[in-house]
Order: sequence, then C-alpha cells, then structure tokens
Amino acid sequence: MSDLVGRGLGVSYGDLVAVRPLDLHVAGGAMVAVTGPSGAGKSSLLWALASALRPAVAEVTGTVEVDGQVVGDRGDSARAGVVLVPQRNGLSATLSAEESILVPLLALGVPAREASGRVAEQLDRVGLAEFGRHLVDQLSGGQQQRVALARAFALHPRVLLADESTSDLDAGNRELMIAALREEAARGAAVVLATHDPEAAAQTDAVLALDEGVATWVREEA
Ligand SMILES: Nc1ncnc2c1ncn2[C@@H]1O[C@H](COP(=O)(O)OP(=O)(O)OP(=O)(O)O)[C@@H](O)[C@H]1O
Repeated sequence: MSDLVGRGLGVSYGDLVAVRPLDLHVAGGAMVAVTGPSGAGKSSLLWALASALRPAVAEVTGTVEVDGQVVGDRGDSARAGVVLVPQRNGLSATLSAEESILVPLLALGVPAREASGRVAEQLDRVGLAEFGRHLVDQLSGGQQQRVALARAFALHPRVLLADESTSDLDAGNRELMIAALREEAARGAAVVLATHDPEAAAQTDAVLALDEGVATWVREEA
C-alpha cells in the first residue's frame, strides 16, 4: 500500500493563485476524485502532486510525500512510482499504441519480454487488443485516453494521478476505465482522478472540490 501526502501544497502562476495551500492524504488502496469547474485548479494540483511543474512555469509551495519520503523533483517522483496521465493524454502522435506503452517500460529498464507481455495485457484490459499497431494519430480521442491509461497501468504505479482520463469515453468505456482505476487502488496504489463528471466522482471513496483554487472536502473517506 502506497500513501500519498501533500502538505501545504499550493500553486501560483505569477500573480494568479491556482491552488491555495491545502493538505491532502490519499491512502494506498483509496481512490479520490478532484472536482470543480474549468479553471478551478484541478490540473495544477495533479501536476504539483506529480512534482511535474517546472519552477520557470509555476511557483509550488509545500511538500509531497510518497510512503513517508519527501519527493524532491519529477525524477524522484517517477522513481517513487508516481505516474501522471495528463489531460491531453501526453501520447506521441507518431508512435503506435503498442510503442506508446512499450517505450516508457524499456526506458525504465523493464526486460523486453516482460515489457511486451505488459503491453499486450494492458491493451487487452482497456479493450484495444486489436489496435496495438495503429498510430495514436489514427485513434479516436476516447481510444487515445484508453491507451494513455494502459500506458500508466503497465508502469505498475504506486501513485496514479489521472487528469480527466474518462472525459471522452462513452458510458460503457467510462465504467470499464473506472473499474480499472479501482483495481489499481485495490492493488495498493493511491489513485487520484480529476474529473468534471459527477457520475465518475460518485464512484470514488472521497471527493475534494476545488473552486478558484480553494479546496473543500465534499465527501471524505470513511
Ligand atoms: N501555465 C500556466 N500559466 C499561467 N496560468 C495558468 C497555467 N496553467 C494554468 N493556469 C491558470 O491556472 C488556473 C487553474 O488552471 P487548471 O488548468 O489547473 O484548472 P482545471 O481545473 O484543471 O481546469 P480544466 O477543467 O479547464 O482543465 C486557471 O486560471 C488557468 O488559467
């Protein structure tokens, strides 16, 4: 089980305060939704939790801990098993679906045979077993979202931060992906899903609502 803790975590872009300092604890095994209208600060919070905001872009206050260890930068964060699925999926248009999942695994030193096995397993899990050879550019927005989730799952994340990862999905695929996120939590990951979708948020253990950067727990973990 991997715990994610943010203490006094805040994000500003120059004079604009995107996230007012907040405390957050997502226990391994739990799935938390971050909700709020457009511009509320959801992506900024997820990027701060991933230690992925560069100082040239944003001022981040506070600390992030994974399993009690303070995470210094994005390199530390990746080594600690923090995986971010960014809002526009972060896939390279010129790679195939298979390559999109395979390349980060090989870069992390996962042996080729195991990496190929994980690619096939995760494409199948997101219902895209037939689409492995398709270029990302040839996939629909919803299919791309599922490839981005498959890529994240293949990394066996300890902390999974998914930014609007179900927004382009039909109801059936949304339920499939929420179930898969839930399985990642059951495996021990701390899962955070930023979403506009009340039906997706309703299926999480707790909901943190952001409004103009101010966070309120509207439903807390039991
Ligand atoms: N790189 C940036 N530079 C300056 N301001 C930014 C930057 N990124 C985000 N912002 C501003 O920070 C605020 C929060 O943006 P953020 O993307 O975190 O919100 P969000 O809740 O994820 O929105 P959406 O639901 O539309 O994705 C907004 O006012 C946005 O304009």
